[in-house]
Amino acid sequence: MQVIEDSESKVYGADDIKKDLSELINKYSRGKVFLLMDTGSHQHCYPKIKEIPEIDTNNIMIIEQGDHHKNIETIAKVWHFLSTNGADRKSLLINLAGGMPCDLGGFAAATFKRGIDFINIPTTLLSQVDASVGGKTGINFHSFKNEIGVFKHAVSVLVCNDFIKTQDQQNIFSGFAEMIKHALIFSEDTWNQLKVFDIRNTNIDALKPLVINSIHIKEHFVKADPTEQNVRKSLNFGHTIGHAFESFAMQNNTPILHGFAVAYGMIVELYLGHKNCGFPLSKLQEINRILSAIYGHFTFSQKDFESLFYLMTHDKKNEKNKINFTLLEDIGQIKINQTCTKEEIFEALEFYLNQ
Ligand SMILES: NC(=O)c1ccc[n+]([C@@H]2O[C@H](COP(=O)([O-])OP(=O)(O)OC[C@H]3O[C@@H](n4cnc5c(N)ncnc54)[C@H](O)[C@@H]3O)[C@@H](O)[C@H]2O)c1
Ligand SMILES: O=C(O)C(=O)C[C@@H](O)[C@H](O)[C@H](O)COP(=O)(O)O
Ligand SMILES: [Zn+2]
Repeated sequence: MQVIEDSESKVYGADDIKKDLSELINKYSRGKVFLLMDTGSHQHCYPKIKEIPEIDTNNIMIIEQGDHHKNIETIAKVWHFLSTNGADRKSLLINLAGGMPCDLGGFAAATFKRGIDFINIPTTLLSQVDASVGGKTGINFHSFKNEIGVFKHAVSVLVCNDFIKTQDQQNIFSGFAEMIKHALIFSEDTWNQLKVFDIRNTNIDALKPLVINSIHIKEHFVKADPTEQNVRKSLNFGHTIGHAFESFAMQNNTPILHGFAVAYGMIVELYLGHKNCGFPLSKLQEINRILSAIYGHFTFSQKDFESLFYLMTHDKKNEKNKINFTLLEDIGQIKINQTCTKEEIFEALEFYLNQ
């Protein structure tokens, strides 16, 4: 395996997933080893690491798939499983899954007996480029996204390109949205590379260098500001509106994938960037066209503006009752801590509706 990043978590690219995982377990385990998956990663990914001698099959836990299971009931089951299966402070939890179980499993590990080590093996594009690295762990609460959680880094992250070959197209698109976010906050060059990538006929092998570059961009911001006091807020571009859309859709029993919500959110926030920071209109139009072609259009109406605004009041960047945005004045030119009035937010939602 090769080192991709050597930061709070050591991030490796796998050559031989079974052998590399054995090596990592031997390196990091100081006691019992537990494995957490959801039903999807169990079906598609577990066969690739099955019968690894370091993992006792009695210590394997499988949770239901889907973001509506990223909640207090599921994490209570994980704590219970660890507790009744003799986990102690030296135990190691391995999350073999996408972002949902990595967030939830990371939070379970961070809180069980005040903290045990965990390794993330991200099996979705989204979790490889974003959720498995950076130390944000948590669960949703009362439909607010990641309302409860802590910063706690995985001791290690093992990225294996092969896993994402079994993902459906929608989930590939979802992960690609976070890659687009990384490109837009980082540089014109990265965006120019991504915007011509044919994500509809995905060649997973061709995607690999872009995935690695995306991890580097994420880590660039995490290293500079691990607990999101300042510049890490860049990684939250698109999320003030995006999380409101995601929660709104969940409340209405019409859930959307996280990356889709972020894609819609980025369009609205680019408009706010255009109005408040001078983000060029031509670039807004181009990005809007590209994103809308991949992600379609989020359905809501004017009568939902108040509900969406209320959801935004729970954004974690907010201070002093003001909704806090990360906006762009150009591609790669970030402006953090941009507060917008309710009227400005409603105007941006109106802009989106009129597309
Ligand atoms: N902590 C962070 O920094 C961070 C960053 C971005 C997103 N997130 C969170 O991550 C979550 C979204 O992550 P996600 O998109 O990976 O969703 P996910 O974990 O729900 O996975 C999506 C679907 O893919 C299935 N799956 C997993 N691996 C598979 C594979 N190899 N082949 C086929 N199917 C597979 C899962 O069972 C699930 O049904 C959200 O909860 C979001 O809030 C966290
Ligand atoms: O790593 C970060 O920082 C991010 O904001 C990455 C986001 O893509 C991710 O969705 C994160 O979970 C959002 O965090 P939140 O603090 O807005 O819940
Ligand atoms: Zn995100």
